[in-house]
Amino acid sequence: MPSLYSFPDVDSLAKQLRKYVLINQNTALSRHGVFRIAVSGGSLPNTLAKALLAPGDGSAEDVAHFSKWEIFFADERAVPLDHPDSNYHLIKEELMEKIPANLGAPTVHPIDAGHVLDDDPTELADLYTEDLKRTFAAKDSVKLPVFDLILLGVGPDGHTCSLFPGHPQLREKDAWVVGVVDSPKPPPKRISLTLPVVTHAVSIAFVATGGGKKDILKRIFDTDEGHSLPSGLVNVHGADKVSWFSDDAATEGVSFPKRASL
Ligand SMILES: O=C1O[C@H](COP(=O)(O)O)[C@@H](O)[C@H](O)[C@H]1O
Repeated sequence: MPSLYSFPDVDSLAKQLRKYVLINQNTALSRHGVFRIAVSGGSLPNTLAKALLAPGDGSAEDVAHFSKWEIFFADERAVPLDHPDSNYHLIKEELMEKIPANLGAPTVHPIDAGHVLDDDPTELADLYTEDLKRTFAAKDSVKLPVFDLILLGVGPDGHTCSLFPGHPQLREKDAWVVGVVDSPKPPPKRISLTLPVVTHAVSIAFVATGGGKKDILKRIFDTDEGHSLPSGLVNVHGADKVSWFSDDAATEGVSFPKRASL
């Protein structure tokens, strides 16, 4: 069962999100010396920056070792990397450019800028798969990449990454990354990690804040129909590995049991 955390406001959420991300970082670094994370766009980069750019408590556990981070994108829009719609552009502006030099710089894996204007995003998706394979699949036998942490958002229709309700990409079983040509939310062309990749991660966290997320959270957590929405499917298949970081405005009226701290 996923954990649904609800905090009074975004500032208190950011403190707990920091703790959660750094616990995952520390576990990954002690296991394999690198922290491989996939991030989303939308409202997430702003909240993530609030969490990670805050001063630490001075303990050894509370330090972001950015030079050991490899940042990938859970989904990306097929636009130039300096376009305001680009998730890369967003995370660069919100977080990367503001990391103090003494914390080091992460290695970031953007999409291939040479293919963002292709009519068909399939090549863009395949090139991103190749990048993932270079990172994760030292052996051909590796069937799926194992991210240490995937950070997700949720749209008002229940989409997550660029996996939209009723779209065939949601049923993808083999590919790691898929192209999307008809996103109902602009821009229409995108790439996205697939559900098997997302739910194979060590830890998966959604960040959903504000009253605008209230109705979709109720659907996802309190209705059977919500389990078949993209974000509901992450809950079903990711189960205990999934945590939701929400504020009270987003969880108002949700009956599913809520937790107040990690
Ligand atoms: O289009 C997208 O939307 C989702 C949700 O965004 P939010 O602004 O409602 O948080 C986001 O997670 C995804 O990365 C993005 O491409």
